[in-house]
Amino acid sequence: MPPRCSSSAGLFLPFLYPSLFRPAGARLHRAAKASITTYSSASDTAASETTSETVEPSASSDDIPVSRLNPAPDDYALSSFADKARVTVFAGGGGHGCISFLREAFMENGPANGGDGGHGGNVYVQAVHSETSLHKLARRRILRAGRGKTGQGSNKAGQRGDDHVIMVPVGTVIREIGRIDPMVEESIAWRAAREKEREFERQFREAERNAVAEGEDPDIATASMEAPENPNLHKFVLYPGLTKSEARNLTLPRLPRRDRLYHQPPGPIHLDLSTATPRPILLAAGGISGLGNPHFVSKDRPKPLFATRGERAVSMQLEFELKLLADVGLVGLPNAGKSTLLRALTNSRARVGNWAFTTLQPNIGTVVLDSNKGRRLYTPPAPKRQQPHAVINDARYGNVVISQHAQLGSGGEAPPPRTRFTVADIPGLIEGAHLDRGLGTEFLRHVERAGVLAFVVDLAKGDAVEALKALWREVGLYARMREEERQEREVGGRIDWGGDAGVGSMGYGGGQPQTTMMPEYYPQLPETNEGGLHIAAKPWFVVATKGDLPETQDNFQRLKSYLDDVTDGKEVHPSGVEGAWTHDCAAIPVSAINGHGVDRIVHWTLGLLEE
Ligand SMILES: Nc1nc2c(ncn2[C@@H]2O[C@H](COP(=O)(O)OP(=O)(O)OP(=O)(O)O)[C@@H](O)[C@H]2O)c(=O)[nH]1
Ligand SMILES: [Mg+2]
Repeated sequence: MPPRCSSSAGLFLPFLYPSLFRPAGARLHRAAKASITTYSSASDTAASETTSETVEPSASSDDIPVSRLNPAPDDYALSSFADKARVTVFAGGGGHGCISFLREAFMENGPANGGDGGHGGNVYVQAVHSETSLHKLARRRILRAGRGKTGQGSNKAGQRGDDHVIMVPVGTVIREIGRIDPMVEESIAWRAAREKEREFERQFREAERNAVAEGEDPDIATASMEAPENPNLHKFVLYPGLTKSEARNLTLPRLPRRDRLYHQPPGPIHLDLSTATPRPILLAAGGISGLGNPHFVSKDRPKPLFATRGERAVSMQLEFELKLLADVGLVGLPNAGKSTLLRALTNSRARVGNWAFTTLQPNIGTVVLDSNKGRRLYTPPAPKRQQPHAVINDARYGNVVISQHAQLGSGGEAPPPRTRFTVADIPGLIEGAHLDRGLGTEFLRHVERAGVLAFVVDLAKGDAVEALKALWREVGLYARMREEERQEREVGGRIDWGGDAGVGSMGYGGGQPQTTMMPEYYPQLPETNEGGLHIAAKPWFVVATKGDLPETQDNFQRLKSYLDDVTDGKEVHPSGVEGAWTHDCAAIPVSAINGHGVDRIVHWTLGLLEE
């Protein structure tokens, strides 16, 4: 396999290197520049060596030898992708307790020695960077944790059920649709049985009183009255050798109070996993185990002929939605070179073809920063409020404000360095996409969910500025359409259909205040939707690709000066949305097919991601 960013290629574009980053001292610019100065990749070295060479640009991708970045039409791996999944999870039920007695030579009737059952397994969820799609989950539909095993004789406890950990990509939102909680069912049934019992006692006492008043024997008067069945009967396992009448006359004790190791999180569960979770989060707790018969030995009952059943466990229907698709979304017209760029940036084997709509669903690739490929780990600065500042006088830079903790060398407060980021190659966008043309709104939905937008424009195909404006126009129109939809939904939501909204809703926990299981370290994604700003406010930049093709330099220069004007406020934001992000609009020239200039995208993106 050829190197990803080949340094030996003789082909280089004279315009790839000058004035890539704006000279003005924007914060982002400094961050990106700092990371670039500390970095010398193979392609950068090649750049400095080859800028003076006169290089003939290639005419088309057909002239470039087949390689990983210019693959044969059938050299691709179809990635499975799903951004939604509806799954029913079952926690494991508890194993039953065992009824057993010691049998040994010379001890026919030994003491009770039935072991306890094993606890049922729990279902957890964990957000990890190694997952990029929910397709595995979407295929499963049902997930079960292991059931606890039944206890055995000789006081052998049953094995605990296996836990099930659901791995989801970072950026997944989990909503509970419904649950069946046997504990709730049981408490309802128990309350009804208790009510019956009280009623029976009341009637029994009344019958006794009446019999005494009429001079009859109260025992005869009440003999025909049948007490209601023990409501806890179904929680016991009875010795199989018992006859029906023995079973009926068995006096069962009260169930002992048990301490739970895992408490079922109250519903409805709503989790927004926007960062990787350090530990799995409990969704459904397994049932507790049944008790073996030795637990019920007493002076009056030396040989208990029963044990308890393991608890039935909770099951719930959950909806998973991948809200944050990737850190960077590649947005471009069909055939612009997005998939080739993804291949150049990551190890992806996305399909590449010289026709429109080669890509029909997102391909996600991961850029690993510390993989001995020259991409250094980027340590984001510690949050400002945690850093007491100090001013030092530097001979070269004058007065420099530095954080005291950095000065003292105590790095305890700084967040861990970023080790990777994800890039999504999104299907091509055409004019009218916001009206669902082409892959339409399905495509635009993905744009909405990327952290940073990288607009990929083909320098060899028409005016790059016009292409960028067309892309932003569609994105902006879609953003506004979504905003209008949101407002309409809000108005609909305000209508009080029944006059008693929020009271007596269906299902368990209905009518209770909604509890959100939201640990403090999972910040909610901001809902800044005003006027389409939820998309237009995202940081963005332009990747001007196919720079190896002839007569693309002027096109790039025009694009660059247009973007400089947007940054300086001389031109409006290409989407037309007011207040959109124009902090530092950059154009990065690349030749993805040769792997030239792509490392600059990595550095620029890192600056934007940490903004
Ligand atoms: N010369 C040259 N050709 C390129 C470059 N990047 C991509 N191509 C070619 O452009 C064509 C389209 O590339 P793709 O990566 O499939 O484009 P895409 O944007 O993913 O296309 P869709 O998935 O259809 O939207 C292919 O023939 C690539 O070989 C480049 O930097 N230089
Ligand atoms: Mg593609």
